[in-house]
Amino acid sequence: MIKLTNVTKKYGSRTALNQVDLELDQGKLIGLVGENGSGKSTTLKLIAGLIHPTSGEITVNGEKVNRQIASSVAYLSELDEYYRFFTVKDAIEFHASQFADFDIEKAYEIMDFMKLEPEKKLKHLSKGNRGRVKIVLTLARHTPVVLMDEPFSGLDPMVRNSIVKGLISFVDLEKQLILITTHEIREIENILDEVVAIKDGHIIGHHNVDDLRKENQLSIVDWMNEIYG
Ligand SMILES: Nc1ncnc2c1ncn2[C@@H]1O[C@H](COP(=O)(O)OP(=O)(O)OP(=O)(O)O)[C@@H](O)[C@H]1O
Repeated sequence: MIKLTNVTKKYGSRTALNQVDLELDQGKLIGLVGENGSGKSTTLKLIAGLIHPTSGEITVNGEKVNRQIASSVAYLSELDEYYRFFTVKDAIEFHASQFADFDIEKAYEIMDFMKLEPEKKLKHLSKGNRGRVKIVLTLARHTPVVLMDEPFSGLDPMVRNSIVKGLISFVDLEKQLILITTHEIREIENILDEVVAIKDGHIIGHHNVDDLRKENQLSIVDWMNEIYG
């Protein structure tokens, strides 16, 4: 379980997150939505231990985020940060050498599903295909927490649907908590258990997606239209 207690994150004088309280349960697929600059990436980086809160506390499965906890979190960055001269295979092998929880067989399985060629250099891949490599490298890890920052950006709308379905088949929903930020909420609405909305560094809503549908007859998009106006 991920728990943020009264978390504030400032970058200089800019407050990116403001006194956020949030609890996310294991075994859930959760979407984090919000406008540009609302604090989504900051939230993921804090949970991943890449940046530290200005005040407040973040725990993963009851333990305060530190280097050891951070290593049990798989994080897909919104940036392209892999070594350009690596082939897809090199990137997989490099990750296998870095993370004890990396499942190399699963990585090749996801790579095939993503229709990636192992010998292609990353620098020769399109943005969408580099995005697929990031998904492979993230989902091949057996970690209790998986954080994905805009995993579908750059992906062709024609294949997005099948990749979203594939994502479900490659995560362990019994054990893993998956937190995804996305602007493509329509595409992932059907796979989400919960949705969290953030605005100007504040959490303005957190719902079970089935409850939204059953009790309020709202899709996530309808609900977002209501709360963001
Ligand atoms: N390293 C940084 N230094 C200074 N300000 C930052 C830094 N990173 C983020 N910010 C600011 O913090 C706020 C939240 O940014 P964040 O990247 O978390 O938003 P986001 O919701 O992920 O946005 P987007 O949808 O555009 O990716 C923004 O105002 C942003 O300009």
